[in-house]
Amino acid sequence: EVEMVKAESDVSDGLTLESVRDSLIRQEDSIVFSLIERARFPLNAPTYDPSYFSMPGSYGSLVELVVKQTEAVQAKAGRYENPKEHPFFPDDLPLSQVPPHKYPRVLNPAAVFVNVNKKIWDVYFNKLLPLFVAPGDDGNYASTAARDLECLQVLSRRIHYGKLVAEVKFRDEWKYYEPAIRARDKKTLMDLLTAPAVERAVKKRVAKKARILGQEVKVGDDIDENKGKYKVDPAVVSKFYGDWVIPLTKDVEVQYLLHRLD
Ligand SMILES: C=C(O[C@@H]1C=C(C(=O)O)C=C[C@H]1O)C(=O)O
Repeated sequence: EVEMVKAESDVSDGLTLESVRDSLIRQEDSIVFSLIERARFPLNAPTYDPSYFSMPGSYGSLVELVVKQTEAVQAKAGRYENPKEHPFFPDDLPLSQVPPHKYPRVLNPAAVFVNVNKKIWDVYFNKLLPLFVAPGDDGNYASTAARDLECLQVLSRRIHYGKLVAEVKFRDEWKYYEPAIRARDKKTLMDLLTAPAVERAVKKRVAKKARILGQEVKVGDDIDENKGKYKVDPAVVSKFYGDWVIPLTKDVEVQYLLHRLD
Protein backbone atom coordinates (compact mmCIF):
# COMPACT_ATOMS: atom_id res chain seq x y z
CA GLU A 1 0.00 0.00 0.00
CA VAL A 2 2.64 2.47 1.08
CA GLU A 3 4.67 1.59 -2.02
CA MET A 4 1.75 2.34 -4.32
CA VAL A 5 0.99 5.70 -2.79
CA LYS A 6 4.63 6.68 -3.12
CA ALA A 7 4.80 5.59 -6.76
CA GLU A 8 1.74 7.62 -7.55
CA SER A 9 3.03 10.81 -5.93
CA ASP A 10 6.30 10.42 -7.84
CA VAL A 11 4.55 11.01 -11.15
CA SER A 12 2.44 13.93 -9.94
CA ASP A 13 3.74 17.50 -9.71
CA GLY A 14 2.06 18.12 -6.36
CA LEU A 15 -0.70 20.29 -7.78
CA THR A 16 -3.95 19.77 -5.86
CA LEU A 17 -7.09 21.86 -5.58
CA GLU A 18 -6.35 22.16 -1.88
CA SER A 19 -2.83 23.52 -2.40
CA VAL A 20 -4.06 25.96 -5.03
CA ARG A 21 -6.85 27.18 -2.73
CA ASP A 22 -4.38 27.51 0.17
CA SER A 23 -2.19 29.71 -1.98
CA LEU A 24 -5.13 31.92 -2.99
CA ILE A 25 -6.05 32.31 0.69
CA ARG A 26 -2.48 33.31 1.57
CA GLN A 27 -2.38 35.77 -1.31
CA GLU A 28 -5.45 37.48 0.19
CA ASP A 29 -3.20 38.63 3.05
CA SER A 30 -0.77 40.24 0.60
CA ILE A 31 -3.56 41.92 -1.33
CA VAL A 32 -5.33 43.33 1.73
CA PHE A 33 -2.04 44.49 3.20
CA SER A 34 -0.94 46.16 -0.06
CA LEU A 35 -4.25 48.02 -0.24
CA ILE A 36 -3.74 49.20 3.35
CA GLU A 37 -0.27 50.46 2.45
CA ARG A 38 -1.62 52.34 -0.57
CA ALA A 39 -4.45 53.83 1.51
CA ARG A 40 -1.90 55.58 3.73
CA PHE A 41 -1.66 58.11 0.89
CA PRO A 42 -4.48 60.16 -0.60
CA LEU A 43 -5.36 59.85 -4.28
CA ASN A 44 -2.40 62.01 -5.39
CA ALA A 45 -3.77 62.57 -8.89
CA PRO A 46 -0.50 63.92 -10.45
CA THR A 47 0.91 60.36 -10.15
CA TYR A 48 -1.50 59.42 -12.95
CA ASP A 49 -1.35 62.59 -15.03
CA PRO A 50 0.91 62.32 -18.11
CA SER A 51 1.31 66.10 -18.17
CA TYR A 52 2.74 66.23 -14.62
CA PHE A 53 6.23 65.42 -15.84
CA SER A 54 8.00 64.70 -19.07
CA MET A 55 11.11 62.77 -19.75
CA PRO A 56 12.74 61.42 -22.89
CA GLY A 57 11.29 58.03 -23.84
CA SER A 58 7.64 59.04 -23.36
CA TYR A 59 6.67 56.94 -20.39
CA GLY A 60 3.29 58.59 -19.91
CA SER A 61 2.44 59.08 -16.27
CA LEU A 62 4.74 58.71 -13.28
CA VAL A 63 3.10 55.41 -12.34
CA GLU A 64 3.77 54.08 -15.85
CA LEU A 65 7.41 55.09 -15.55
CA VAL A 66 7.75 53.28 -12.24
CA VAL A 67 5.96 50.13 -13.42
CA LYS A 68 7.78 49.92 -16.79
CA GLN A 69 11.23 50.56 -15.37
CA THR A 70 10.70 48.20 -12.42
CA GLU A 71 9.46 45.48 -14.74
CA ALA A 72 12.54 45.97 -16.93
CA VAL A 73 14.86 45.47 -13.94
CA GLN A 74 12.85 42.52 -12.66
CA ALA A 75 12.80 40.94 -16.13
CA LYS A 76 16.62 41.04 -16.12
CA ALA A 77 16.54 39.36 -12.71
CA GLY A 78 14.43 36.56 -14.20
CA ARG A 79 11.02 37.38 -12.72
CA TYR A 80 9.05 36.67 -15.88
CA GLU A 81 10.73 33.31 -16.48
CA ASN A 82 8.41 32.20 -13.69
CA PRO A 83 5.12 31.05 -15.29
CA LYS A 84 3.22 32.50 -12.30
CA GLU A 85 4.37 36.07 -13.08
CA HIS A 86 2.91 38.28 -15.80
CA PRO A 87 4.22 41.73 -16.81
CA PHE A 88 1.95 44.73 -17.33
CA PHE A 89 4.11 45.94 -20.22
CA PRO A 90 5.30 42.77 -21.95
CA ASP A 91 6.54 44.56 -25.09
CA ASP A 92 10.25 45.33 -25.27
CA LEU A 93 11.11 43.74 -21.93
CA PRO A 94 14.83 42.96 -21.62
CA LEU A 95 15.89 39.32 -21.50
CA SER A 96 16.69 37.57 -18.25
CA GLN A 97 20.35 37.93 -17.30
CA VAL A 98 20.40 35.14 -14.75
CA PRO A 99 21.03 31.40 -15.23
CA PRO A 100 17.70 29.69 -16.03
CA HIS A 101 15.80 28.13 -13.15
CA LYS A 102 14.03 24.87 -13.94
CA TYR A 103 10.42 25.67 -13.03
CA PRO A 104 8.36 22.48 -12.87
CA ARG A 105 6.23 22.17 -15.98
CA VAL A 106 2.71 22.33 -14.60
CA LEU A 107 0.83 24.51 -17.08
CA ASN A 108 0.30 23.94 -20.77
CA PRO A 109 2.81 26.28 -22.48
CA ALA A 110 0.24 27.00 -25.22
CA ALA A 111 -1.48 29.32 -22.72
CA VAL A 112 1.55 31.33 -21.55
CA PHE A 113 0.36 34.36 -23.50
CA VAL A 114 -2.94 34.56 -21.57
CA ASN A 115 -2.48 37.89 -19.77
CA VAL A 116 -5.34 40.07 -18.48
CA ASN A 117 -3.10 42.75 -16.97
CA LYS A 118 -4.50 45.49 -19.26
CA LYS A 119 -7.89 44.84 -17.69
CA ILE A 120 -6.41 44.67 -14.17
CA TRP A 121 -4.70 48.03 -14.76
CA ASP A 122 -7.95 49.61 -15.90
CA VAL A 123 -10.02 48.16 -13.05
CA TYR A 124 -7.47 48.99 -10.35
CA PHE A 125 -7.05 52.65 -11.33
CA ASN A 126 -10.58 53.40 -12.47
CA LYS A 127 -12.83 51.26 -10.29
CA LEU A 128 -10.94 50.42 -7.11
CA LEU A 129 -8.60 53.30 -6.31
CA PRO A 130 -11.28 56.05 -6.11
CA LEU A 131 -13.21 53.87 -3.63
CA PHE A 132 -10.54 53.09 -1.09
CA VAL A 133 -8.20 56.09 -0.97
CA ALA A 134 -9.06 59.51 0.43
CA PRO A 135 -9.28 62.40 -2.02
CA GLY A 136 -6.42 64.87 -1.78
CA ASP A 137 -2.79 65.49 -2.58
CA ASP A 138 0.16 65.27 -0.17
CA GLY A 139 2.91 65.36 -2.78
CA ASN A 140 4.23 61.85 -2.09
CA TYR A 141 3.91 60.74 -5.71
CA ALA A 142 6.92 58.43 -5.88
CA SER A 143 5.79 56.49 -2.80
CA THR A 144 2.26 56.43 -4.14
CA ALA A 145 3.42 54.91 -7.43
CA ALA A 146 5.51 52.34 -5.54
CA ARG A 147 2.47 51.27 -3.51
CA ASP A 148 0.37 51.06 -6.71
CA LEU A 149 2.98 48.81 -8.29
CA GLU A 150 2.83 46.51 -5.27
CA CYS A 151 -0.98 46.31 -5.45
CA LEU A 152 -0.93 45.65 -9.19
CA GLN A 153 1.64 42.87 -8.88
CA VAL A 154 -0.13 40.98 -6.08
CA LEU A 155 -3.49 41.32 -7.85
CA SER A 156 -1.98 40.11 -11.11
CA ARG A 157 -0.39 37.12 -9.42
CA ARG A 158 -3.67 36.16 -7.75
CA ILE A 159 -5.78 36.57 -10.86
CA HIS A 160 -3.35 34.66 -13.12
CA TYR A 161 -3.33 31.90 -10.51
CA GLY A 162 -6.54 31.06 -12.36
CA LYS A 163 -4.29 29.14 -14.75
CA LEU A 164 -3.32 26.74 -11.95
CA VAL A 165 -6.90 26.54 -10.72
CA ALA A 166 -8.02 25.61 -14.23
CA GLU A 167 -5.25 23.07 -14.69
CA VAL A 168 -6.09 21.24 -11.48
CA LYS A 169 -9.83 21.30 -12.17
CA PHE A 170 -9.23 20.02 -15.69
CA ARG A 171 -7.15 17.11 -14.38
CA ASP A 172 -9.80 16.19 -11.82
CA GLU A 173 -12.72 16.28 -14.25
CA TRP A 174 -11.24 16.09 -17.75
CA LYS A 175 -14.18 13.95 -18.91
CA TYR A 176 -16.48 16.94 -18.51
CA TYR A 177 -14.01 19.62 -19.57
CA GLU A 178 -12.72 18.00 -22.76
CA PRO A 179 -15.94 18.06 -24.79
CA ALA A 180 -16.63 21.66 -23.71
CA ILE A 181 -13.11 22.71 -24.72
CA ARG A 182 -13.44 21.04 -28.14
CA ALA A 183 -16.83 22.73 -28.64
CA ARG A 184 -15.30 26.13 -27.55
CA ASP A 185 -18.25 26.25 -25.15
CA LYS A 186 -17.28 29.04 -22.74
CA LYS A 187 -20.56 28.97 -20.85
CA THR A 188 -20.27 25.28 -19.95
CA LEU A 189 -16.62 25.81 -18.96
CA MET A 190 -17.64 28.70 -16.73
CA ASP A 191 -20.39 26.60 -15.12
CA LEU A 192 -18.01 23.67 -14.58
CA LEU A 193 -15.32 25.71 -12.83
CA THR A 194 -17.63 27.86 -10.71
CA ALA A 195 -17.90 26.98 -7.00
CA PRO A 196 -20.44 29.45 -5.54
CA ALA A 197 -19.89 28.38 -1.91
CA VAL A 198 -16.13 28.91 -2.26
CA GLU A 199 -16.71 32.35 -3.76
CA ARG A 200 -19.02 33.34 -0.90
CA ALA A 201 -16.39 32.20 1.62
CA VAL A 202 -13.65 34.17 -0.19
CA LYS A 203 -15.70 37.37 -0.07
CA LYS A 204 -16.46 36.94 3.63
CA ARG A 205 -12.86 36.10 4.49
CA VAL A 206 -11.33 39.10 2.71
CA ALA A 207 -13.74 41.42 4.52
CA LYS A 208 -12.67 39.83 7.79
CA LYS A 209 -8.99 40.18 6.88
CA ALA A 210 -9.54 43.85 6.06
CA ARG A 211 -11.10 44.29 9.51
CA ILE A 212 -8.33 42.44 11.33
CA LEU A 213 -5.29 43.67 9.40
CA GLY A 214 -6.68 47.20 9.11
CA GLN A 215 -7.51 47.91 12.73
CA GLU A 216 -5.59 50.32 14.91
CA VAL A 217 -3.77 48.17 17.44
CA LYS A 218 -3.37 49.87 20.79
CA VAL A 219 -2.01 48.35 23.94
CA GLY A 220 -4.80 47.64 26.38
CA ASP A 221 -7.43 48.48 23.82
CA ASP A 222 -10.42 46.33 23.09
CA ILE A 223 -10.82 45.49 19.39
CA ASP A 224 -14.47 46.57 19.42
CA GLU A 225 -13.54 50.12 20.35
CA ASN A 226 -12.06 50.44 16.86
CA LYS A 227 -15.29 49.60 15.09
CA GLY A 228 -15.63 51.62 11.91
CA LYS A 229 -12.05 52.90 11.98
CA TYR A 230 -10.43 50.53 9.53
CA LYS A 231 -7.53 51.49 7.27
CA VAL A 232 -9.38 50.10 4.27
CA ASP A 233 -13.13 49.67 4.14
CA PRO A 234 -13.83 45.90 4.50
CA ALA A 235 -16.98 46.24 2.38
CA VAL A 236 -14.99 47.81 -0.47
CA VAL A 237 -12.43 44.98 -0.41
CA SER A 238 -15.16 42.34 -0.38
CA LYS A 239 -17.09 43.99 -3.22
CA PHE A 240 -13.91 44.43 -5.26
CA TYR A 241 -13.23 40.72 -4.90
CA GLY A 242 -16.78 39.80 -5.87
CA ASP A 243 -17.08 42.23 -8.78
CA TRP A 244 -13.57 41.99 -10.23
CA VAL A 245 -10.96 39.72 -8.66
CA ILE A 246 -13.00 36.51 -8.78
CA PRO A 247 -14.57 37.19 -12.22
CA LEU A 248 -11.15 38.02 -13.71
CA THR A 249 -9.65 34.87 -12.16
CA LYS A 250 -12.44 32.87 -13.80
CA ASP A 251 -11.81 34.68 -17.10
CA VAL A 252 -8.21 33.53 -16.91
CA GLU A 253 -9.43 30.02 -16.09
CA VAL A 254 -11.67 29.89 -19.19
CA GLN A 255 -8.96 31.36 -21.46
CA TYR A 256 -6.47 28.84 -20.14
CA LEU A 257 -8.86 25.93 -20.67
CA LEU A 258 -9.56 27.00 -24.26
CA HIS A 259 -5.85 26.37 -24.93
CA ARG A 260 -5.48 23.34 -22.68
CA LEU A 261 -5.64 20.87 -25.59
CA ASP A 262 -3.56 22.90 -28.09
C1 LIG B 1 -10.52 29.42 -7.43
C2 LIG B 1 -11.53 28.58 -7.60
O1 LIG B 1 -12.36 28.62 -8.74
C3 LIG B 1 -13.36 29.59 -8.93
C4 LIG B 1 -12.85 30.95 -8.64
C5 LIG B 1 -12.84 31.41 -7.36
C6 LIG B 1 -12.01 32.59 -6.98
O2 LIG B 1 -11.51 33.31 -7.84
O3 LIG B 1 -11.79 32.79 -5.76
C7 LIG B 1 -13.59 30.76 -6.41
C8 LIG B 1 -14.38 29.69 -6.70
C9 LIG B 1 -14.57 29.23 -8.06
O4 LIG B 1 -15.76 29.74 -8.58
C10 LIG B 1 -11.82 27.55 -6.60
O5 LIG B 1 -12.70 26.73 -6.84
O6 LIG B 1 -11.14 27.56 -5.56
